[in-house]
Amino acid sequence: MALVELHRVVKEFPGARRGDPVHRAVDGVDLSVEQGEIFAIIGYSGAGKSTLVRLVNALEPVTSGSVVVDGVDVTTLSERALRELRQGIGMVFQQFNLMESRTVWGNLAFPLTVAGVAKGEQQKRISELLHFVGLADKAHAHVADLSGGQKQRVGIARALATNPRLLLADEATSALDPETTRDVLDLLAKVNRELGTTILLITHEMDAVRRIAHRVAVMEKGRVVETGPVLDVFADPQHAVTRRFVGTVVDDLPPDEVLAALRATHRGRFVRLAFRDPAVRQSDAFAALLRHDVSFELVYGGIEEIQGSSFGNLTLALTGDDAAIDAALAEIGTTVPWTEVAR
Ligand SMILES: Nc1ncnc2c1ncn2[C@@H]1O[C@H](COP(=O)(O)OP(=O)(O)OP(=O)(O)O)[C@@H](O)[C@H]1O
Repeated sequence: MALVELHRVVKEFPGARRGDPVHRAVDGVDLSVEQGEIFAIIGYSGAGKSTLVRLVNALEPVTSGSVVVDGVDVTTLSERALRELRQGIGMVFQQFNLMESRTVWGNLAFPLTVAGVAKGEQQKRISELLHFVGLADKAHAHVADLSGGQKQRVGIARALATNPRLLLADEATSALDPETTRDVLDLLAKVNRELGTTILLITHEMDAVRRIAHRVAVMEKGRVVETGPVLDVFADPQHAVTRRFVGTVVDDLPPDEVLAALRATHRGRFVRLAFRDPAVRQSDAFAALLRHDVSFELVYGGIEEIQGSSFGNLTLALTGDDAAIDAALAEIGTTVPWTEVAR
């Protein structure tokens, strides 16, 4: 069942000066986030990701279209109903947005007090939360004395304080170093796995997507240009922007100029084999080439493991009798998709 459903959502902002044209930050987005999944939205700066998040928790009104969260169209709610809705949505921010001069405890007590949770109950909840995020020994530390990673753990604990069904993580790891980023992503995956919280992960880092997301939508200029299960998008990105993002993580496709340079130094027909099915072995493809007396050289490629499945592209230079190459490729093609990139 969908927890968040966006239908033809448009958000326009007025131009900076009077007479300037309106700016369409979100341009007709359809999106559906299923209960229990980690859904990533990736895009470059200015693509409209943060605006989209602000529409989901109704911090901004839509220009047109509908935003349905947990069965309720948020575009029609009163201020009071909106406050209730937001209690069911946790937010995690890039810059943590914590009260720096207060203790960790104080930061976690705040949303509980706002939600009307009694003092005794607060104690129990805060202690649970701190254990969950691995900061049980930091309850009385001042936030200002914590590292970035620890601050983000507090941010996540605070977002979880009132047991939200939906967590919006807007560039939650963008201010962190790579190692801390991995720890925080692991924590978000644990939140999803152990608490069943649905997570909408906004990011410009494809590595974050590949590590924890189940599905991904790629945004460019206010539009969703591609969406699908993470493995499918990595294995076969359709849109140029998606290919650029995938290329930041998986370097298995030679850019055109590299391909041209390889062409100049290698003989033969260039064929790219796409390994997408973990059950298919590379050695079977190589054995087929050898059986047909086709020589091959690996000129570019890489096999990556993503969420337990291996995939990647290998570009080979094949030399030998043309008919033999065709016969070998016909055999290989029954299990491994291939394309001839140059001959
Ligand atoms: N309140 C606003 N008034 C006018 N324009 C805005 C406003 N908020 C966002 N925009 C514009 O909308 C576009 C999308 O911005 P948004 O912040 O949603 O992008 P983003 O993908 O989240 O990028 P970033 O990661 O840089 O925040 C940008 O061109 C931005 O300048």
